[in-house]
Amino acid sequence: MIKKAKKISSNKISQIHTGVLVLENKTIFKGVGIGYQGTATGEVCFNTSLTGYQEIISDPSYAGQIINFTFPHVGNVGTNKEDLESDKVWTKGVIFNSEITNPSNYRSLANLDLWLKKNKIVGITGLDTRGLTNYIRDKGAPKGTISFSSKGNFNISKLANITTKWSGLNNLDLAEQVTTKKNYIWSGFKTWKKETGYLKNKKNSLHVVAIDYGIKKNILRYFSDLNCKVTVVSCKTSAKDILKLKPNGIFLSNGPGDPAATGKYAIGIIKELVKNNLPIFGICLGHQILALTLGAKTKKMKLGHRGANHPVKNLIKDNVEITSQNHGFEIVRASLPKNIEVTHKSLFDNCIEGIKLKNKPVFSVQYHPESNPGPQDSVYLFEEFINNIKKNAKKKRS
Ligand SMILES: NC(=O)CC[C@H](N)C(=O)O
Repeated sequence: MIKKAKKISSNKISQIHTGVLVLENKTIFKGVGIGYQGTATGEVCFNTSLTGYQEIISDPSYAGQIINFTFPHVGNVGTNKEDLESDKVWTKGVIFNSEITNPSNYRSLANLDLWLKKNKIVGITGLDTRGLTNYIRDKGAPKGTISFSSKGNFNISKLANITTKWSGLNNLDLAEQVTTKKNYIWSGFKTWKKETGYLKNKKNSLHVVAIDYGIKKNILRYFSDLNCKVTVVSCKTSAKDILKLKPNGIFLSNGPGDPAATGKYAIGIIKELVKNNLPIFGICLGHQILALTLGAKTKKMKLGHRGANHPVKNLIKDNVEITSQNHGFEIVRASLPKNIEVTHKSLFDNCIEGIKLKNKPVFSVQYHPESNPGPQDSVYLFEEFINNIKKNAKKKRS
């Protein structure tokens, strides 16, 4: 039976409970603290992936969020260097059902608990993750504060206060916090190869400029594997400076926060790039900001989509892709201008999962074709972008 969350009856929690989550309406969930001892506030969301916790926690799109993992056993394969999706971990906190056991995997370098501590991430285990997921499903993703103290003394009113005072994700631009401070050229490759052998790493024949709103490394690895030189630029880099780099194509990355808030400066930059007829490809936050640039609107979803088995219908190919997802905002369908075609939709709730501009090589998807973690059904989108770049170059030459 699922335990119901309890309302606070007193300011004292049993000494055994060294971790606590306090939601905005003062509902509390108790557990055992792990990772970093401290307090962190964010939006509480849930992720249903069965694997890939290190990639999920290190995805910068989770800045400002506390992730409740619905899969009970997290930590079994430890942590390593290859599964990091960014150098700094931006996730506010993590919640697991079961205690973290000693890792058993040949790639493991450190226990997840130690890794969380090192990255200053507050966590809780032994919490009723199912009850919390049901709560979120019924009421929507709430604001919450997570706290770990080995003494187990929590001032609940204070934690509730911190929670209500936090602005929440609406209107919050987090991309400007997580973006690279310095532009750089990416030089890493992806480690696995497809049997077809299309990942060749021969030479950097094409130049992609990636606008970093919180980019995941696996996106960059895919571009390298497709023979692209990638220059990663900070999210406020002007269109003029981007054009000076002479890109063959522009990539708009994933990232945290409210797309409308980031759009305030991003729209002007992208408008200029669209005007210059450059092929553009956007993922997640990049997709939302592209839609805003083209005249559509975005809105906050009740729960969002976070997991690695989300079915998406490709409306052009008339097939279904199983996708990796992490978004809490979406495009408002009724706001789409006529020159945009919807290319993908969620089979869970019909939400728009992909768009393209009818008269230009510009497209984007709401989900994560680079996976990490998740299925690789949608990797073809990277090739479509490269094909657009090649076709565009040919057109310019002729
Ligand atoms: N993964 C992402 O890029 C997330 C985009 C945006 N922050 C959202 O939650 O919808």
